[in-house]
Amino acid sequence: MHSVTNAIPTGTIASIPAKAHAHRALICAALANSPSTILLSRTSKDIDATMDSLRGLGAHVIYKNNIVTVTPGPVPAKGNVVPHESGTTLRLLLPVAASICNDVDVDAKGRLPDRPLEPMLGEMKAHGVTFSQDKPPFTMTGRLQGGNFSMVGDVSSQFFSGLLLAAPQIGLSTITSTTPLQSSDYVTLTTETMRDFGVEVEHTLPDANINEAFTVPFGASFIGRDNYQIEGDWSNAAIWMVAAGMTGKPITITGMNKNSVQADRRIMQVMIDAGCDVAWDGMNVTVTGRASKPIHVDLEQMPDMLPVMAALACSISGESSFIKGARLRLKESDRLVAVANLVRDLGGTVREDGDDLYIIGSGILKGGQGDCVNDHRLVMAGTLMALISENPVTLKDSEAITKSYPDFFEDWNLLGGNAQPL
Ligand SMILES: O=C(O)C1=C[C@@H](OP(=O)(O)O)[C@@H](O)[C@H](O)C1
Ligand SMILES: C=C(OP(=O)(O)O)C(=O)O
Repeated sequence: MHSVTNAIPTGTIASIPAKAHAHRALICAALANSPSTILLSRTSKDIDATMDSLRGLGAHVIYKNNIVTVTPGPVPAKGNVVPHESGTTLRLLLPVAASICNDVDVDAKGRLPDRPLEPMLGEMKAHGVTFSQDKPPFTMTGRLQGGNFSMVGDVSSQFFSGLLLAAPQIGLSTITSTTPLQSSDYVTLTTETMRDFGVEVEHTLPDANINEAFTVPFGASFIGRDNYQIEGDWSNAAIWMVAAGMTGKPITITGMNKNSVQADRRIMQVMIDAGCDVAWDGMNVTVTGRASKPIHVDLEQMPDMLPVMAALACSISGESSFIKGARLRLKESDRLVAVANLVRDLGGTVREDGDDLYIIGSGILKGGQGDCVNDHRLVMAGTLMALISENPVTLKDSEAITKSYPDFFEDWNLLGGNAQPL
């Protein structure tokens, strides 16, 4: 539990490494033909889950002095995948593990066992793998076979990323999306990282007659990389950008890539649409000016941004809209319900309509107790909401922040904010 006051953070903060990019680079490195070193200035529970799981599949993974050394190792007779609460770790590593190991124990924690897996298990079963039951904990038996995979595009893009990362180990594989692919930037991040590690993926764009498809050619294999740099994390940079927009006090985030393919880089445009200024100086990005115009966002391609954008919307007078949020119900919490409850609990006004959310901002909240329902992105949102609250905000389950940003409250206080553990 934390208590957060409306003390305003401002100044310059270093970005943290992108969790999504780190997962992918670690996996490519563990599958490569030679050792890699990966530059990673900080870690988190989710990144640790991927490192632990790769160890469970035989790789030697040592994290020391901000460098991860990954030495591919012999695959054990019995593999062990331990994603904890990380959906990305689980969904990327299921097909990867089955592409190298015949017998794998898989566990999961928190809400993860109940997040959707069926489309992936169905395709894996059709390609040679059996499961002791349909949700973790389970044992996977049999080696994944290459060929043609079909996948729905509107449950999780992580199914595509996982099958793509498994493909080089199983021969020619084509993965076709049977419905329009949502969160597609995350698949692009996968193919870009695979390219960095020596595997080129062919991408067929959809048209009226053809579904979107990805093909990994026969004979492709990952090669190790030295001093591979993980990009700054846009999902977490968004917290600071929103804080600046809510208060009008500038914040600069260092070490960011303007041309990143990370889905949440889209927060830049949201801030501009809200009336803020977003300025670049090399790899540093600064947000200035107070957000003043309601925002209207389609959540299909940036699902993780709703919680922090909801805080921004509370600070802007008028109605902001967030539409097409169905898949937000499938995350660490039902994020549509959890965000609506948080806004209401802190004294804001929100309207739910199916999978759309409307926030009627007034620039001010009352504060009080908010429940983060063990969801790290709700912790970020609740902390931001404290900035416009008349009374301190008490955040239940604030420890959930360690999933992606363990030093978040230290960084918040470093910039002049005031968050104290209770
Ligand atoms: O592949 C990834 O790294 C992720 C993909 C997205 O999930 P979906 O594709 O399920 O939307 C995103 O919400 C998640 O936080 C991370
Ligand atoms: C949904 C998230 O992660 P994952 O799906 O990997 O659990 C997230 O980081 O917001």
